[in-house]
Amino acid sequence: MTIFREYSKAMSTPKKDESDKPETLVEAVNREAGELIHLLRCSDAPDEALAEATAHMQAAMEVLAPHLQQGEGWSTVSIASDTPGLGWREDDLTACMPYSPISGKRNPISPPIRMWRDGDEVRGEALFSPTYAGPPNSVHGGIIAAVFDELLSMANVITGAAGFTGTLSIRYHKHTPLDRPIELWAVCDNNDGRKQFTRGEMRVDGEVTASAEGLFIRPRSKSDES
Ligand SMILES: CC(C)(COP(=O)(O)OP(=O)(O)OC[C@H]1O[C@@H](n2cnc3c(N)ncnc32)[C@H](O)[C@@H]1OP(=O)(O)O)[C@@H](O)C(=O)NCCC(=O)NCCSC(=O)Cc1ccccc1
Repeated sequence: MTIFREYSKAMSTPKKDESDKPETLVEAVNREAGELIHLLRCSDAPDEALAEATAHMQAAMEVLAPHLQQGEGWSTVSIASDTPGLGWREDDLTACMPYSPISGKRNPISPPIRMWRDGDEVRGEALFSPTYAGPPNSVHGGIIAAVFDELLSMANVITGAAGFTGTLSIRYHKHTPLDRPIELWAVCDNNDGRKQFTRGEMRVDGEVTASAEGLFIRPRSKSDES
């Protein structure tokens, strides 16, 4: 049982894609790498253990290095540009951005996060290990902002109002705790031409710990010029 699987089990809502979509090998190895990050961050290993771990990591790097993709293409975007239909799943919105540093199952630095569509809203859940710590026992404020950027963007995507983040304002109401399921929620507010105003919340046991308001700008299209 891996730590990330334990984290997944600790989440309060059922994993939306567990029943019909088995984990792929690439997702599994990224989850294991996430666990490695957790072990490096939190274990007080002696030098002997660190040296042994370094040798194993170097061996893994040698295996992977010949397959490195660089430059433009799927390796430089977070969306599933290499997947038919862009991996779109309303019950698992993270599937369309598998390389995202925030929610991507093919990115070892992302924490376990789920997001799904609920009508015109996005709901989700996250669990942050001490890898993402800021103040004592709490999630780092920058990580919270990053998760909101992704969450609010998803609310835009499901309503067809995707755009670039223009401004993002976070209110930190209380410390957002580590190692506890964090409820995610986001919804689009008003739309003004190319400007989309969107907001969201993080809650723990129903209590808001952080909220966000964002202004997202849709790129100019031909119809905007006419
Ligand atoms: C595209 C734009 C945001 C706007 O440029 P243009 O198209 O040339 O805009 P234009 O000048 O024509 O103004 C139109 C109207 O909008 C207003 N307005 C404009 N800007 C701002 C502003 N900042 N703040 C407030 N308002 C602004 C402006 O006053 C005007 O208003 P008006 O009509 O007079 O009332 C450009 O500055 C840019 O690319 N910035 C970098 C964005 C970036 O890198 N973001 C982070 C990465 S994305 C991400 O992370 C999300 C994600 C997550 C997960 C997965 C995927 C995505």
